[in-house]
Amino acid sequence: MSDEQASDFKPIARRLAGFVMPYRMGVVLTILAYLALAGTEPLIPYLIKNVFGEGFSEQAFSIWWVPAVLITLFALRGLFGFLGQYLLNWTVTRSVMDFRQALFEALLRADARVFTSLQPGTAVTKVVNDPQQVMSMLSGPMLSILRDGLPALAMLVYLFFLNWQLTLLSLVTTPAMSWVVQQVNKRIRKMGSKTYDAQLHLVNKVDDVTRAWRVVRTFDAAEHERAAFHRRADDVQRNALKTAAAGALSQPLSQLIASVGLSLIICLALLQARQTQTGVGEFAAFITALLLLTSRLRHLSDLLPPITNAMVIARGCLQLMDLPAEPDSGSRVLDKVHGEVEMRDVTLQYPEAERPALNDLNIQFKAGQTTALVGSSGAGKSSIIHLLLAFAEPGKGQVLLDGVPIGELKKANLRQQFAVVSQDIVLFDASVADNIAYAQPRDEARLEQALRAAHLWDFVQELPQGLDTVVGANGSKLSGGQRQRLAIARALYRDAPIWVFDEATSALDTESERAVQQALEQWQGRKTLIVIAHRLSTIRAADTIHVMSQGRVLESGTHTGLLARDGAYAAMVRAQNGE
Ligand SMILES: Nc1ncnc2c1ncn2[C@@H]1O[C@H](COP(=O)(O)OP(=O)(O)OP(=O)(O)O)[C@@H](O)[C@H]1O
Repeated sequence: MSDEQASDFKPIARRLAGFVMPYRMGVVLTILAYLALAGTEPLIPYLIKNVFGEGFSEQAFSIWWVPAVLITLFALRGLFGFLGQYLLNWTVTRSVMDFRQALFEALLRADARVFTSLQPGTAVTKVVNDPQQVMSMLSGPMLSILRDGLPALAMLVYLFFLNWQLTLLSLVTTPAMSWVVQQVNKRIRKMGSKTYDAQLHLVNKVDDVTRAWRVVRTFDAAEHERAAFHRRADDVQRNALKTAAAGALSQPLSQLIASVGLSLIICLALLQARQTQTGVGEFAAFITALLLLTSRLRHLSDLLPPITNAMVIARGCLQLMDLPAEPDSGSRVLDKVHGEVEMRDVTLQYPEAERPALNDLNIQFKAGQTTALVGSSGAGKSSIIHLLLAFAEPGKGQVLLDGVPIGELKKANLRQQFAVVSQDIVLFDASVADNIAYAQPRDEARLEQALRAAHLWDFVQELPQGLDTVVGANGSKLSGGQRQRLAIARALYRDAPIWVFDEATSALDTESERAVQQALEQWQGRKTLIVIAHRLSTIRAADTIHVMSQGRVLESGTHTGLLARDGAYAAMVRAQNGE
């Protein structure tokens, strides 16, 4: 391996070894099982020698010994072979499980900005498929080493024993061989890397088409998608072929070099034999052993391509594992929160954005009151919620909860204080009950209460399995309004002091609107309610309405106060009323 490659792969190998270490006993036992298996190998010719040697003589052992010994021998070999395979797989499957767990952990910890660029397909591939592939690709060569490497080593020792000078000489081709292996490996690494990236591209295409199947059908885009898929699949195929070609070159090239070495050795051995009058027997033994060693080495020269490929794939996994984690430096924990929220001179600029989404913003959400945020699209309303939940850090200014800067709080403690219904509703492919009581203990009475308040109780009663009916991928078995109300029920179930409702731009159905109104009324005066409204009718009764524009508060007041002011809010109301 070249220095560059070695320095690149060493840390990867070290980290992979970290996943195998807890199960090293499995590796040790696997090696012992294969050693035992190898140990039984000479017993076969030994037995045959005895059968032929004594079996025909008159004082021969009882005939029954033959099946007894042979069957026992093969039963033992079977047992060792089975144990070897089983123990190796035990080690591999356990290491894969830990590897996957660590990758999933990284996803759970990843910073919010990671998810703006990470495709779900890529994440699935790296967490689910790749660890298995990496470990399998590494365990294959390990088996070969045990099966071919051990006998090869024995043969090398025997060669030294026969003629150490010649054996040493036979190693002259080693540098040439290792140069070839290096070149081939470099190529495999490059092409393997390209194949891997192309494969992720392909996975993401499937991911897109599965998620957007309605759009694809509506736009009659099957041909368009088919062509795109074909292009990506073709890319994978070409790169995979190039990787395989590089791998396939490794054996013939090393053999060619070996043949040069071999002919050299034969000539030298012949010369030596002629000069020193060494016997034909010794010469033949040496050449046979050398040929046997070469044939064993042939198997071993195929070891590197899968290892190189495994390293390429593992690197992708480790990159995911090393994604920046969400910082959580706060240590304070608030027990009882009133729900007073304030932002002071807050500026937020998303990475790569040209201008700030929030600009020196000062805003207050009073405890126990309903505060509404209105304003044109892109004004920064959702960004406020983003900051409140600490999915982003303000570039400047402070966000306070009950007077405490939220940076001082543990993130879990901060987020516990919020129940959020966001614009884009996310449901799990789980039962209605599991979606509502998500990650919380299931309480039938609370479930009923939340479902009734969200105007879903009657609907759920009619479902085939009631509360246990599975809602499909992202709630695909429900209507848009039902999905929205399920999200509301989830927020209601979570008894948090601050309730955030980010209204979807699309109009709610009447049923959902009633559900929202009821939830707002139920909690008005008892919880801090933050409502981002697109339809101004939703928030008429709010204690304070903030009108936002370009990351700032333009005007604030009650519905009547703002109408009387006849500013931006009044203009919005007039526009919505079609005046
Ligand atoms: N992850 C992001 N990366 C870069 N820019 C972003 C990101 N999220 C939002 N923005 C930008 O920040 C600005 C404010 O967006 P925000 O979602 O807060 O607006 P909004 O008032 O909630 O809009 P809407 O009413 O359409 O939901 C917009 O210009 C938007 O393009």
